[in-house]
Amino acid sequence: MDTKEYKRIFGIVLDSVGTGAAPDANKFDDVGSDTLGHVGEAYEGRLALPNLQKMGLSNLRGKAILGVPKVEIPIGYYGVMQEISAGKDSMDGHWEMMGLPVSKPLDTFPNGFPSELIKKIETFSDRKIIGNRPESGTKIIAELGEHQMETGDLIVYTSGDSVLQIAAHEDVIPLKELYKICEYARSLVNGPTYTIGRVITRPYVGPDKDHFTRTANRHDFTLAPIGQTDLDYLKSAQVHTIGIGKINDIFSGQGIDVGFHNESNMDGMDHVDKVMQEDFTGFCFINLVDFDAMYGHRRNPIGFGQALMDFDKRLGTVLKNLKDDDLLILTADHGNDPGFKGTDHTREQVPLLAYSPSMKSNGSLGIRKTFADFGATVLDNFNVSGNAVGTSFLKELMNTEEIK
Ligand SMILES: O=P(O)(O)O[C@H]1O[C@H](CO)[C@@H](O)[C@H]1O
Ligand SMILES: [Mn+2]
Ligand SMILES: [Mn+2]
Repeated sequence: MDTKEYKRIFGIVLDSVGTGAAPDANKFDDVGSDTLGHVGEAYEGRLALPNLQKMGLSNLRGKAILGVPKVEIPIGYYGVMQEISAGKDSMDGHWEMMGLPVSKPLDTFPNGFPSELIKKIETFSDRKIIGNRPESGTKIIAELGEHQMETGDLIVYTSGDSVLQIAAHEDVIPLKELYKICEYARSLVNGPTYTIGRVITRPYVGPDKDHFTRTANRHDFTLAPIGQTDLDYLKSAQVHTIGIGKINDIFSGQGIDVGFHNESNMDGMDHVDKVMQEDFTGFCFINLVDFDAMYGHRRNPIGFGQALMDFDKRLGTVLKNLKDDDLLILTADHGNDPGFKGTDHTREQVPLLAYSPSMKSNGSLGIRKTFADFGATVLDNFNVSGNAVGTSFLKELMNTEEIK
């Protein structure tokens, strides 16, 4: 393989860490959302993110995050990316990053799923379905979990996203059975009648409604990518591809040589540290989902900020361990503003931070018109051609003028 520039690229997606309403936020009723901004405000100046800060996390914004002033000389390149996909879910965001924007909106079910679909799942599983409406996952298990423990019924719910989620107590409906039911549900919603982005298993444990907690046995059964993604192109060109966290699920394993499941953000960063010790030429794509699942959807800005600070510490180690021919890219797949109404994702611009110890220059990458610029840069680096969506910013990163 002909390596053009960096030997290894690490791309970390901080799931749901948006940086202000996107220009089309009005179409999503998300005007005024700003995940990072509102987390900073909730901390009243006590949010400390020294590593993200020196990469330019506030420099990429108009108004700095409270507690995280802009720095005079960021260590690398910073900017924002805008989304062109029709939806604002993880699948839309990640597929677009990898050169496959989702232009046709996927089906959503603000009034619950049609009875025809529900009946099929009931027949297959031989269990009754309860819930069947958009709801927060923790709320619906608090409400219906005890009933489920008595009856063995299945809790089915959705959100503003194209998702069919099935929650079940691990002691009542064994995991193996739950995965089978979800796999079956997946087979019903691959189009053309219903096209749903993700069927998600939501297992939980606990003795009663005040003590239910969801487990890391969550599994996302995602629609298989409708076409080739940059990961497929890389893999076909023998560039090694590694997925950490939800990445494997989001791409249905397509284009990924090795996948690791994360128990948590910190477990994800353990995987990153390990992979960084390996010698390979390729792309490691990482998703850290706790920001989203534990704090964004729960509208908990304090928890969100703590998760950012915990990540920032681990980022310090990554920055130290990066080699001259490594490139690190940080971004997000959508917003999920914990200071905003509702419990859904928010249509936001996402941060774009790029750093390599070998960088000779620094500066702004501006406003990228699509998330696909990320994947286009990875392809450009490894001399691989793809769907020709997105514009590479590799040249900017390789600028040889000294840092001012
Ligand atoms: O409320 P919980 O169960 O966390 O569900 C959320 O998680 C889904 C996937 O991110 C979103 O669509 C939203 O429904
Ligand atoms: Mn996401
Ligand atoms: Mn989410």
